[in-house]
Amino acid sequence: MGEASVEEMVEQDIMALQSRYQSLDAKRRVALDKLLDIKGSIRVFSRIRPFKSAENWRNSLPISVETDKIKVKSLGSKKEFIVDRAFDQNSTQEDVYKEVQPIIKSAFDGHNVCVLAYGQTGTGKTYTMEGVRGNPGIVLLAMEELFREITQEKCEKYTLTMSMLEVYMGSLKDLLALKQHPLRMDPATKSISIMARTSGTVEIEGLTDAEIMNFKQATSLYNKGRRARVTSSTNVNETSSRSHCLTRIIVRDGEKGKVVRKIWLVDLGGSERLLKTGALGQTLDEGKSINLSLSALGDVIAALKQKKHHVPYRNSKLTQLLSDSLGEGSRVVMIVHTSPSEDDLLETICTLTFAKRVRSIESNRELSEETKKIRQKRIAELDHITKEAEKELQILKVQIEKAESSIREKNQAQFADGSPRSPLVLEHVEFAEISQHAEKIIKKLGPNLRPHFMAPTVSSKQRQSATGESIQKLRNSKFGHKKNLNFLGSHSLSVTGPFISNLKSKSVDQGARRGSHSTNGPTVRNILPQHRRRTSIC
Ligand SMILES: Nc1ncnc2c1ncn2[C@@H]1O[C@H](COP(=O)(O)OP(=O)(O)OP(=O)(O)O)[C@@H](O)[C@H]1O
Repeated sequence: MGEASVEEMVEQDIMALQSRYQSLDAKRRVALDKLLDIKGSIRVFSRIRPFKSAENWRNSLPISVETDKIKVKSLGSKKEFIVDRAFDQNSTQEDVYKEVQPIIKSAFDGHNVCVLAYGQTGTGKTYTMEGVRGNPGIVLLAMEELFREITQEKCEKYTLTMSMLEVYMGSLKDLLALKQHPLRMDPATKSISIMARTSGTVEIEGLTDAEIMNFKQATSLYNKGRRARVTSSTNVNETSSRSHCLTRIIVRDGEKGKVVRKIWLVDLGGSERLLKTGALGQTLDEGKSINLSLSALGDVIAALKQKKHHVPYRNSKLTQLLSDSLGEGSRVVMIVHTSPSEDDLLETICTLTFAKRVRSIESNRELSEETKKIRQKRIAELDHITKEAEKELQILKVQIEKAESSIREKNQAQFADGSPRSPLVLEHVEFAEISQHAEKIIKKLGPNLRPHFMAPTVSSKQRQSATGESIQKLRNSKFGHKKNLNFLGSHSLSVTGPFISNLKSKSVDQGARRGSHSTNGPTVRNILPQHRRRTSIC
């Protein structure tokens, strides 16, 4: 076999593996999309915070939590509220994020995302969204996830920008433009306006939209916004819960600069009943303003759920801001927070009644037992498919990364045994096998989930069969049976990066002269069986 043809074959392997990776990823995305569709595009979770040390707690709690149910005992009667997922007092930030994670990820599949923390003051909204030192909340975990997706999935073409704003008594404050001085505010914060386009998209004019290049930078910007929120609350309002705090991340397509998707992470103002708090003056006005906007939010979500023709977005600044991220094609999750204390029972019932209204139409309760079972089965299937695909993608990715460095090393090293064989030949065999292995997984995940554009073309089929034949040819002519094949280190290949161009510029001879590759010896490790073991679902 000529050296040029080995180069060609390895290039074909690269393309095949790349296509397998993309195909598998596309399947994962389709499965995830279906999963979220079945679960519902507007979902409601509940979280009950632990007792505070100053609170009265007794052995028999007035509230009990099951996976998707909260039972409240009040004045001798029992009320039951169904949610999509209920988190009890022992739930961790990770438990909550795990349920929110697929929704955040769906931004890369073309969905606008909105995560809202709702509840009475002091029930843990800020804890869930911001977190505390050493125990980050949804905002930071989501940002970490987005950067991980961008780097891992090699979608460098995406860029992220971030904005933070506060809605206080119907006015908007740009938290990233506020000066870090307790008594002064940047004049820029005074001229923010919401522009609703006829296309249905919303633009916020005058709002800082800062590019974030990495997680560290995003964290520092987020902390700046948080500090500004505290600053503005000492200036203007008594406590932060008297306002809504919104963090927006925009995912843009870096090549065309066009907006891809928006992610809104919202810490809503406390939902107190004003009579109970005995509020007066400015506090009363703040409370009224928050309650009006929360009720407007409830109306919007209810209208969307009931698929009403008119959705009353214009009734509050909050719903205007979120209008392109709550409706069709968006993924929304509302996390309602409650206190475990008996003293807060009436507030808790109000909060859960709000949650019930938000869930309304799509609630499990309206489904027959049989439909519920079918739905649960399909959810479990799709969940399994998504997880399998994620696992396999991870394996492919590891192989790809290892191969990238392995190839670079081999091209630079000398052959220790003076063998004239090119390391590329060995790589070709393994790459093609990995590629074929990935195809098996794609088939296993089912043809129904393959998007139309992923169907094999005539040339891809030819390439695939040529790859199979060439493996056999190489086994027979160069190395005999596969069990004799041993590799130094791990082998696979890069779907991007400098390798393709390196291949074109370097001759195989050069690589062979400088490369060192032993097919025997005590340090030798055979990666193929190991790879199979880890992917035994095939
Ligand atoms: N799940 C939890 N685990 C541990 N501590 C929690 C949890 N939820 C809330 N807390 C603690 O309870 C207190 C009140 O929580 P937090 O400030 O998040 O409430 P909030 O609903 O945001 O209040 P506000 O509306 O006033 O902003 C904080 O000290 C917080 O650390």
